[in-house]
Amino acid sequence: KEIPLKYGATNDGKRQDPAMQKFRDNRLGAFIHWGLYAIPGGEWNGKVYGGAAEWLKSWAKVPADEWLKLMDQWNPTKFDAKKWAKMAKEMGAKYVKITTKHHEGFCLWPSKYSKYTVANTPYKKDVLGEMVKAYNDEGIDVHFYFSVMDWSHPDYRYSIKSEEDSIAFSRFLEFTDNQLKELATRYPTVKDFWFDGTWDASIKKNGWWTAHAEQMLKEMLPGVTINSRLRADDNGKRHFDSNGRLMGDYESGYERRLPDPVKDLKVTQWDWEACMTIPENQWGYHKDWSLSYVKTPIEVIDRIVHAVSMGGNMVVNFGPQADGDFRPEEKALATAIGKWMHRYGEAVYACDYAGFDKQDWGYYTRGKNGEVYMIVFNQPYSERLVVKTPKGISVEKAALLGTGEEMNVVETARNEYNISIPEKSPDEPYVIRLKVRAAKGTKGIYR
Ligand SMILES: C[C@@H]1N[C@@H](c2cn(-c3ccccc3)nn2)[C@H](O)[C@@H]1O
Repeated sequence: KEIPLKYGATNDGKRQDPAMQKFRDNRLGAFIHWGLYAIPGGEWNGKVYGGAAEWLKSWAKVPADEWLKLMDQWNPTKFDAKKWAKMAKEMGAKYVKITTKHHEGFCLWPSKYSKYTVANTPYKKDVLGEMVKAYNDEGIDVHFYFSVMDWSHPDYRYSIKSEEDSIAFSRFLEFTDNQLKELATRYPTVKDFWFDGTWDASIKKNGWWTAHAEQMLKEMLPGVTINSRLRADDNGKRHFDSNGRLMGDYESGYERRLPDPVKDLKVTQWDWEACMTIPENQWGYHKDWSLSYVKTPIEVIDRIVHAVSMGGNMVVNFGPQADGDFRPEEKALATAIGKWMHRYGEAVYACDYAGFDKQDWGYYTRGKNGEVYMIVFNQPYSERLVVKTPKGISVEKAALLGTGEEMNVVETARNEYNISIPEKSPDEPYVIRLKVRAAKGTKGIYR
């Protein structure tokens, strides 16, 4: 039985309008986490903290006014938005999500509603505006990350325990509305808002505001997408409302983790976007990456393909240095991902869940014209790639992307095939494109 809600989900099922199609077809994004936290890079008063560098203020228990003095050192002399855009283009990222304001409250744009902005630093310039223009000029969509929780603002509250709290938090929500309207007005080419810092009781108690913020942005920017993490319903339920319906336009709970390709197939019913760090848990720049495991390019590509194989997007994180340049490891990673995407992107961009059972050798994706891709990460000693097709689907042909080499397709049982591995084994994860046929009357396995 439906629970009546005033601030629950607005759309039922996946949005099918062109703006959402573009969001979905983009598939691969890059995150830019850049703020005052890049200056200390995880170290405070001579002590290096292993936790996430953008949370250093919290780990080192630094009072807001002391933390915000870092503004006097904000002077990214090596910042060159055109170079940043070239790097994203080379990586094959179709969109970039930029931290307009992280929990610390420092704004990368000259907001008139706060004094903690780039305008009041030695550098002065609107770095957000320069990034938006440079990425858009490269044909790359720009998405805005926005933290509702704001450690710089005296009216922020974690919970509402008094009338005073309530009055202060109302002022805070008005301040937040003003900043969101300012962002939408100054940068109207923005395609998405990815809200963070929305887990506190104060927000859960104000589900109405989260619904209002989504509606306000959608009225100002037709087509804009909004992540589920913004949203709390009438009862404080987050992401999915009290009737189990996804709020916002895509689920945004997969942060540094991914749904299981066998047990979590429910996620194929809605749009979703995952995001990931290269070290175990560093979004902002940290000076010492030796403190945790740093993923290799293939481990990153595996996660990108894993997400797409289940109908999701993947956003790979970069944490620029305080000087406006990127660390060598991140430049090398962007290049390596780009090389692979240049060769095999056909199996990623505008692809979706294929509806085939997961196999050990890797992942399946499906293209818009019904072709099915096998992305092989694990070469079997049997030298045969097992394919089990859904009822009524048969495999006609198999060819290696790139060389076009035809693979042998041997039917081994009903709806089961062995696909041969390439003559010369590529020394990287590779893609086989399958031509499949649906027997007459096969109900659409594709959603
Ligand atoms: C996208 C990522 N989300 C931010 C984050 C995650 N968390 C968090 C908070 C409580 C539990 C687990 C994770 N707090 N802040 C990180 O700082 C980064 O911006």
